[in-house]
Amino acid sequence: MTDQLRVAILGASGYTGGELVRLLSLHPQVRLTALTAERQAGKTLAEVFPHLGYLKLPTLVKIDEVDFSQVDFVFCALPHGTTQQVIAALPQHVRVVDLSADFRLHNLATYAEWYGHEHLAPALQTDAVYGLTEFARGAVGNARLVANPGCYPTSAQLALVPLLESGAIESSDIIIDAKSGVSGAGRDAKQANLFGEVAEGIHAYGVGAHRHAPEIEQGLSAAAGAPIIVNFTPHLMPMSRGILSSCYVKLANGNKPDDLRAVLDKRYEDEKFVHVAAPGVSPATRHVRGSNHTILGVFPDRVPGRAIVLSVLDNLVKGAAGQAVQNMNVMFGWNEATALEQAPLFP
Ligand SMILES: NC(=O)C1=CN([C@@H]2O[C@H](COP(=O)(O)OP(=O)(O)OC[C@H]3O[C@@H](n4cnc5c(N)ncnc54)[C@H](OP(=O)(O)O)[C@@H]3O)[C@@H](O)[C@H]2O)C=CC1
Ligand SMILES: CC(=O)N[C@@H](CCC(=O)OP(=O)(O)O)C(=O)O
Repeated sequence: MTDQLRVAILGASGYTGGELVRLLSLHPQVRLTALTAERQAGKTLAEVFPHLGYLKLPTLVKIDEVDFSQVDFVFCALPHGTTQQVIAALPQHVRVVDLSADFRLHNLATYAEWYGHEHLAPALQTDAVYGLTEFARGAVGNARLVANPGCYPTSAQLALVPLLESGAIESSDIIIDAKSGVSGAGRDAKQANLFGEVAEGIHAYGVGAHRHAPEIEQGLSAAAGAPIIVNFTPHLMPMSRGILSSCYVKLANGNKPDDLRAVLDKRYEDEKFVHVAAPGVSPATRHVRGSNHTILGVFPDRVPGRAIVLSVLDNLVKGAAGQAVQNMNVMFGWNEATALEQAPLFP
């Protein structure tokens, strides 16, 4: 079909790239015309992802082998830090969703502080739209470059942004205790991700100093209308997929935990991918596995005046590739759920 969008995935041999291929294989308006890799360039998709080997798709090539004059749209799923110059070199007609952290932080000084170098494409950064889809549809629809949010920031912001916008919680007292599966660290071989280092245990990392803290604070500060600093601690779990964020909050203005539930229920009542669990039901990562859904839960804390808001998503889907496809659908005015209708895989 000639009216399909010609789409390239940069970094198609990685976890989020593979997940993009899986989702987009069911997208009627998309034709995957280029897939790139670095070390694995020259291999077929069947060699790098046997579960996708039944798809008849192009062999993986290096980025400089792609003819971008024949490409309409790019998903960029490269490691953060490698992306800015690649996107800056793309022809203007190509629209982009970038899954890395390279264009997420609006403040260039904050970017340099957390990522250890000056931004390499500051003009593009100014134009990039932060694509937390449920809160940015208008801007995403008009964007040339969408910065897809990080997995932890998506989870935390979907839980907390409506509560801050409505003034239901105090902005000065937010603790986000988050757990992730190991696919969040990518497919690259690293000692920290070996079975022997991850199985049968759990550990915190980036304690008090994780680069997703400023990204979360950027979104929450905008929601509150004032600067916010959060206590954010990520943990690595012995599972392949999923994020659970347990958010400890202080109620404001005499609100009760049920009032928080009412705010979230109202905010997400028309949303296809964000849901509030029934009272007393604790959302689990296995309730969203393989799907683009996020489930929130609200519980009273035993400490008076406080509540616990839980948020689960699949880091590779709503936390990365799924939200990226959702953003592409918004950019082209298509049904936002196209190629994202899969129900969660349970158990
Ligand atoms: N994993 C997750 O849950 C999430 C990831 N992200 C972000 O998405 C991006 C991709 O993540 P993920 O898929 O996990 O990463 P992976 O490490 O699994 O994959 C990285 C991909 O980039 C390619 N690549 C690596 N270095 C270069 C380079 N110098 N030039 C060109 N291509 C290169 C790799 O090719 P090859 O294998 O051939 O070397 C591979 O295809 C990252 O920025 C990540 O932070 C965002 C949200 C969640
Ligand atoms: C488990 C794990 O390692 N998770 C990654 C975050 C996921 C991710 O890739 O986020 P970015 O897109 O911002 O890079 C981490 O903590 O760095």
